[in-house]
Amino acid sequence: TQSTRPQRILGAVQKNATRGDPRSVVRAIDQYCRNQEWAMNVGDEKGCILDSVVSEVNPATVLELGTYCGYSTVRIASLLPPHAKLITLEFNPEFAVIARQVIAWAGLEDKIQLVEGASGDLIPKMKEQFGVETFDLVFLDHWKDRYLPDTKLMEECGLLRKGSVLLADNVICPGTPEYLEFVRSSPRYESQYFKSHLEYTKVEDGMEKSVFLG
Ligand SMILES: O=C(NC/C=C/[C@H]1O[C@@H](n2ccc(=O)cc2)[C@H](O)[C@@H]1O)c1cc([N+](=O)[O-])cc(O)c1O
Ligand SMILES: [Mg+2]
Repeated sequence: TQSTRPQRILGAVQKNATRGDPRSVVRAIDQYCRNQEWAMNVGDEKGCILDSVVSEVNPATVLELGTYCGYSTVRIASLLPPHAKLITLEFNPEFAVIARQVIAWAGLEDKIQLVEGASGDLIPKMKEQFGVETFDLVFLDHWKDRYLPDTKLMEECGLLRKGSVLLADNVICPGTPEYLEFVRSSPRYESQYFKSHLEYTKVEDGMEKSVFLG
């Protein structure tokens, strides 16, 4: 039977990456998606922007919205300090099955908790079910029409504190116009645009970093 793209990405990791070496997992996925078949990972170019924001924030708690195959999950977790935790939300069970294996290959199971379900349902349960107070960093890379409602929901649920950083992928392509308008015009956020390109292409895209001012 025909394999799926996430299955082929996992195959590339198992074939080309070293177990327990997160950066080799990241490299293997980038090489596969650049040379064999495109996939919606944040990728190597925007990945460097992600790396610099993660390193600057040095977060103890991270929320990722949209795991997909676990590329950015592994990329972020590989930079976290020893006791830091990353919670990643994935809606599609088939993607979750692949992501868990990619995360395991990288040897990052202890830093990462992958939770299956819809962000709108899971965000209100973060405190009670996952023992989270607030998130130091949130990486938004799920359905683009969910960026704004989920940001408002995180505020309402008290999951953001003064200084929490939101980093959003794809604010140009595919685009998140309502989210961008909100964070750029709201007095409660200090926003900054990082111009880049859509993963593995020359198409313009960018990431928006927004600091919650409390
Ligand atoms: O559409 C894009 N991303 C949507 C991602 C969605 C992911 O988030 C999960 N989710 C998790 C929790 C939820 O509540 C909902 C979905 C979905 O199950 C999927 O794994 C996209 C598209 C392009 N593109 O060039 O077309 C480029 C990109 O970088 C992109 O990120
Ligand atoms: Mg994306």
